[in-house]
Amino acid sequence: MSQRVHGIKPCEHLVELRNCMKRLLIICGPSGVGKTTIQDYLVKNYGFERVITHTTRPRRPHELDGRDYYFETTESFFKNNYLEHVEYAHYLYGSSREGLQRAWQKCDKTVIVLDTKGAAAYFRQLTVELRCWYISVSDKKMLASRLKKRGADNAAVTKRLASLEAQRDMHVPTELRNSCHLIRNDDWGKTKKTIAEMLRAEGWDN
Ligand SMILES: Nc1nc2c(ncn2[C@@H]2O[C@H](COP(=O)(O)OP(=O)(O)O)[C@@H](O)[C@H]2O)c(=O)[nH]1
Ligand SMILES: Nc1ncnc2c1ncn2[C@@H]1O[C@H](COP(=O)(O)OP(=O)(O)O)[C@@H](O)[C@H]1O
Repeated sequence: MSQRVHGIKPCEHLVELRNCMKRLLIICGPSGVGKTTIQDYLVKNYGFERVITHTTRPRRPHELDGRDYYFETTESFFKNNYLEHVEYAHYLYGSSREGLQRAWQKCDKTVIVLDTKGAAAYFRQLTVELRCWYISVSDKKMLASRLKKRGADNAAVTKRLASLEAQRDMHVPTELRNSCHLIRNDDWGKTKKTIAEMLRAEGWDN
């Protein structure tokens, strides 16, 4: 039976974010490793709902406001109610409680892309069914070539991969070592098989 806390139904308040057994899969890893590609694949093929986060980073040509991110100004960014927010490569990123609720209202199986600092904050704060996948590639050179393929120029790629946060996220931080499953995304065909196996093992495949 669902419990009410001070007349608030579970799933309507922060209390809900701590207590109700909604499912959330966190995807993290370095820039260009394939986090967004995997997220999109889970949405299309496994019925996950994407949690849309907020950023002050400029929109890329293929991105849409409200689908890929909520694109914010520095002023509008701070009007949201964040579970956590970070600075990454000189821009702000944050996941709002409203964004999580919106996703959970549509589906109890959700997926979010975060940096490793944000992922660690989720493990400290949420007691929902939480899983984390850390995505890597066996050769770091693949990251630069994938970012170029995504449309960034050489200077932008070098700058992005040199940022403190990008360098930090090249490795799984100690805090997440026991909480994350590792997925190597060198070969998309193999990654799809690994995803299928991991979701089946968790009972998250339907
Ligand atoms: N902590 C946190 N990280 C986020 C959030 N939204 C996106 N990120 C992370 O911010 C980093 C930069 O994202 P983005 O600008 O889309 O660059 P990309 O990694 O090159 O695709 C990535 O590691 C994302 O996972 C958020 O709400 N909170
Ligand atoms: N296994 C893979 N093999 C080759 N290219 C890939 C693979 N996975 C993703 N990509 C490509 O790499 C680029 C970066 O992927 P993306 O999902 O945007 O990375 P991230 O969100 O981690 O920054 C995209 O052009 C994407 O199509």
